Amino acid sequence: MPYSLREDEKLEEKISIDILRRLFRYLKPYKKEILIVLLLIFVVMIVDLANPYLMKIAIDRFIKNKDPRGLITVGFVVLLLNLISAFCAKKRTERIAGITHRVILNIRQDLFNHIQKLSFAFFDERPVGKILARVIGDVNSLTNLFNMSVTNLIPDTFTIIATAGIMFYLNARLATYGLLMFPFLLITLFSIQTISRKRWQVVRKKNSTLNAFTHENYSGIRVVKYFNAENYRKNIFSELAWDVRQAFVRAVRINDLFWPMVEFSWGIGSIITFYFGIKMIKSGSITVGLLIAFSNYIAMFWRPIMNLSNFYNNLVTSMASAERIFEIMDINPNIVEDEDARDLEIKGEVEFRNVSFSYDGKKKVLKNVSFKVNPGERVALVGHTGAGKTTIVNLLCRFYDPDEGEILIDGVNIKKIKLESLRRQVAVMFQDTFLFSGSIKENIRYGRLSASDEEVISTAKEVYAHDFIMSLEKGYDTKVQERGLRLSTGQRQLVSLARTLIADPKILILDEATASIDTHTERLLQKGIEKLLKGRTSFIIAHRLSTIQNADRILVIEDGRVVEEGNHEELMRRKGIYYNMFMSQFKFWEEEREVVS
Ligand SMILES: Nc1ncnc2c1ncn2[C@@H]1O[C@H](COP(=O)(O)OP(=O)(O)OP(=O)(O)O)[C@@H](O)[C@H]1O
Repeated sequence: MPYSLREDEKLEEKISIDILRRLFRYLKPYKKEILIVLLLIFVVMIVDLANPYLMKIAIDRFIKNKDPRGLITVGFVVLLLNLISAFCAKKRTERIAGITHRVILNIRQDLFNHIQKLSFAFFDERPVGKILARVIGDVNSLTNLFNMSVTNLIPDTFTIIATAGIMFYLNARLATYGLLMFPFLLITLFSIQTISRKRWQVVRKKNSTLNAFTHENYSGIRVVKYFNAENYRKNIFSELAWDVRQAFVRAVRINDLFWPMVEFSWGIGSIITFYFGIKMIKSGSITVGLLIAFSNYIAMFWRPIMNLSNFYNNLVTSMASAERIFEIMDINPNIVEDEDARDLEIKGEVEFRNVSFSYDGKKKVLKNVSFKVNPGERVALVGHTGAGKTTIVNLLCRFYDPDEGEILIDGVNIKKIKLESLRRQVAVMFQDTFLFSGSIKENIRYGRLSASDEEVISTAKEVYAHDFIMSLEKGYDTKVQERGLRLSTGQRQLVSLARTLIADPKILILDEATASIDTHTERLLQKGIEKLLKGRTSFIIAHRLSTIQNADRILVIEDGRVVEEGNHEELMRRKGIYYNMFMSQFKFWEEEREVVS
């Protein structure tokens, strides 16, 4: 299938204690709460353990001796104990749910925060859907693990040990018969889990691929529809969904062996116990009450084993998720501040000194680029597509670090400037204006979160966005959807201009829009951009050479190198690459004009 998302990540080999330890570290802050839960669990367990023993006393002592008063007393004690136990069980469940959800919240928050800190290189390698699958799906699947580990793991392990202890205390021979199948079960469960774990990992990965595809499909739904690709996409979706189904069925099939194995061992164990138990009653070595109590204890021994195997099952599936979560948490951001990084009040001088860079470590995209820009200077970057213009500004914003050379702002290497300080003072206005779902006011405020409503409005007025915003139904409170889809391209750019201006950056990078917008909005935008550029060092990635003739300097980029440098007149006189680019665009405009007239 020609679908690259299908290339899954690699499978891990075995359950790692380290991952378990990291997971359970999240429980640490809730030690006190867990202690209370354990106490509640302990009460429930003690009552459970006492029930068969009280039954044995009732049968062997009071029923056998026809003592109704004794029987009523035992009945009353059983009732009271079980009422207390029911109350504790209810409180236990409520508290466990509380702890689990707080732990899950913490993991999700940590993962989200960590991913936000990661460099662009991380996002270059992964489709958004796959990231989404980890933050939502994988974290969700840990809920059961935490729930069950407190509800099952600790009390069940204790119950098994305590029940076995009581059985051996009551009658060691009968206890041995009852637990004869236990080693068999352990071996079987271990073999099943080894296969099961691998199968669940596959399910998670297939799911994540399906998520990624679905996310991508709806993000690009316009392209899908424009190109009539619905059927093609539908078929890919079916195949991916089928993959998930297949993987799930394979995993469940092996999982379903867990319970029958436990039931089988339990059943055989019970038959053996009753067979020898009845013989022992006949020979007078045990009482009827003891055998009945024993059959209860055997049930009490195997039931938690069923729970534990279920827990183990869950652990196996959750481990696949936990691995995927920690795998991301272990990725360090490539872009980190130097220890001695400082805040810098930027004036606006920018220098690239022999900068070389490659995205993939193989193909050099920038080759020994050097230039110096004075504060307040307006620089246009021009060049053919793929020449490296965007890469230059990516490096200036420190979205990536150069492989060789250095980038200086006001004479300071940008690695020595705090990232927060750098990003606050260097703003980028992208061609593809991304607006978040929320009101227009909120979107403008992303430029500076502390801005007041008045500042938002006055900034919008400055960049000529106010009038169109006021013409909307709810003015500044009008909600836009993700990417700002309810607004036109030009309107989105006006909002984006206001957002950038309110940030008051010292260095501005403008990826000039290529999309055609109506002349009225275009004129507003041009005026707005002029306002924005005033007094700031600016880099304009220019696509239409007509718009950059008034740049102070033009850098012509060709195949990752600065090949020409000067203002428009100088470069035209030189009759080099810029001249040719300009003339070919000019010729194109002339032809267009002729066609129109
Ligand atoms: N994230 C990335 N990972 C790998 N290669 C990349 C990445 N981004 C860009 N490139 C490659 O780097 C080269 C320069 O790209 P860049 O975006 O800087 O060009 P550009 O001059 O801005 O082009 P355009 O005018 O089309 O926007 C291209 O060959 C491109 O394929």
